[in-house]
Amino acid sequence: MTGLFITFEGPEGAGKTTQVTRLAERLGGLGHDVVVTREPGGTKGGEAIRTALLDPQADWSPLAELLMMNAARDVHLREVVLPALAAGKTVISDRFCDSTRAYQGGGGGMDQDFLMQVEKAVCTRMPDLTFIFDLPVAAGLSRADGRGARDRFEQKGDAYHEAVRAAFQKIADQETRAEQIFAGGDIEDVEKAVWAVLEERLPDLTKAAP
Ligand SMILES: Nc1ncnc2c1ncn2[C@@H]1O[C@H](COP(=O)(O)OP(=O)(O)OP(=O)(O)O)[C@@H](O)[C@H]1O
Ligand SMILES: Cc1cn([C@H]2C[C@H](O)[C@@H](COP(=O)(O)O)O2)c(=O)[nH]c1=O
Repeated sequence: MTGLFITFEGPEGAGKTTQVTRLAERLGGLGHDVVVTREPGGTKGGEAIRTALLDPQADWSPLAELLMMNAARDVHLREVVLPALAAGKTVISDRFCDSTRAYQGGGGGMDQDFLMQVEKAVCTRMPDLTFIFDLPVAAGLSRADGRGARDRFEQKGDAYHEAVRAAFQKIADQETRAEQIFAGGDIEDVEKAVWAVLEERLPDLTKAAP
């Protein structure tokens, strides 16, 4: 039986990586076979693309970002996500196709029809469940700042980040696979909110693996 595909999405510093790690540990403790991965990244080539894209000295256009994100995604799907799902594993990805809609579409202003055509070609397996974290831009950036120097995306202006946040909120409203999570609370409260959604949407996953 094919495995479940869960993605975490949202603006900078929302706490996605923290919750991906916690969820994977909890599911692993229940005996589920979990693969944690991320975008851009997850493969050797994808990680190289990530380094280039996040480099604060680089000057990629929104079109270049769209093409590079999707080149990384294509190999990520073929080499990591699809084989793991075919083997019945649960795949948790820290960002996926919705980030392209939000960053290159919302923030970068790329044409929606073109963006969706590319998504249709590349995102051949959409997630079963997507957590969309939401919190005010300033709060997220302040958390991200606590980790160190800003990367190329984090360095963009407030208007860009507000547009990204609004685009994620729109996805949460439009997509039945998506659940918006208030990410402004403490780490334990966010973890509880994520687990509650899982209990409602994918109850088998919250029980011990057979
Ligand atoms: N609920 C929370 N409350 C306060 N701090 C948090 C919370 N969740 C995570 N953090 C801290 O905020 C910082 C960013 O968290 P994390 O890396 O998980 O976010 P992220 O959404 O993956 O960020 P990005 O998309 O920018 O990589 C980390 O230092 C983390 O320890
Ligand atoms: C998948 C994807 C990502 N991005 C941006 C969003 C972030 O700023 C970085 C990834 O780093 P993080 O540690 O996960 O925050 O890349 C994007 O613009 N478009 C995408 O499709």
